[in-house]
Amino acid sequence: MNAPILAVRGLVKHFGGLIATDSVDLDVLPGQIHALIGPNGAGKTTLIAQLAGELRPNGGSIALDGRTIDALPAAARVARGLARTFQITCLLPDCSVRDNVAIAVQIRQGHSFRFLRNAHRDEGLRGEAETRLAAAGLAGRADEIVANLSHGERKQLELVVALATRPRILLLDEPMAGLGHAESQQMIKTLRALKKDVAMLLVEHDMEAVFQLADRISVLVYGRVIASGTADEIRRDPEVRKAYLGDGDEAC
Ligand SMILES: Nc1ncnc2c1ncn2[C@@H]1O[C@H](COP(=O)(O)OP(=O)(O)OP(=O)(O)O)[C@@H](O)[C@H]1O
Repeated sequence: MNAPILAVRGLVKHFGGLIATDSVDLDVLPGQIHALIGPNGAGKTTLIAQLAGELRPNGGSIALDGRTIDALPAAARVARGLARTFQITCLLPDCSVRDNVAIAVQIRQGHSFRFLRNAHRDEGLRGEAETRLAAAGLAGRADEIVANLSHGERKQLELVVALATRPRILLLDEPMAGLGHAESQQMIKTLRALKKDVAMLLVEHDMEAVFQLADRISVLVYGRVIASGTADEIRRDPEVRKAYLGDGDEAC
């Protein structure tokens, strides 16, 4: 078996008396999409925030490519190849689509914010930004201001921006949320094409998308992983059916 890109061991997070993350173990392997599912309030977003370095765990450890990242702040984790998408702060609404991507490329290259305003004048940055936008079907929107994009276009752009940091693993927090059927299918196609290069931890309520995409699924209930396995194993697991999927494989 390949060594995991991301290995989580015994992670614990308390909010006062509430255990939001209860001794979680999780491995994400190279070339795989690992879905994290569970009912509302199960602790999925809290777990992602700890992996990204935005929230400090009360215990346990997180390793990226075999090296612990527990002491690293969020920006240093990005530099090591861990990126997350679909954060509200992800995009600059008053900048063009192209500049949002060019700025992410500049950050990857280690530029400080002082120099970011020249992003739109740099040919190399523009070229990489345009190639990435074309791959996501957004070439025609490069000059548009982000505030004018549709919800689906923003979701696609957030993915392009995260990819511009050249991550080895992406943490995706509900990429299908608010997308129509055609947009969801486009997102599924995009994520499937990406996974050979970028492993993913996918938090998603859309079970159709999860079962189409995931190589492995872990089920979180009250902060605890109650099952982990392939889509078929998870579908058949009696504890999962009782706690989450119900009798008809439907999401809660
Ligand atoms: N900052 C916080 N302070 C106190 N409690 C919190 C905080 N953040 C989350 N919680 C609680 O921790 C638990 C897990 O919340 P979390 O948002 O991680 O769940 P989730 O699985 O992502 O839910 P959803 O699917 O609805 O997004 C919930 O009971 C929530 O109320």
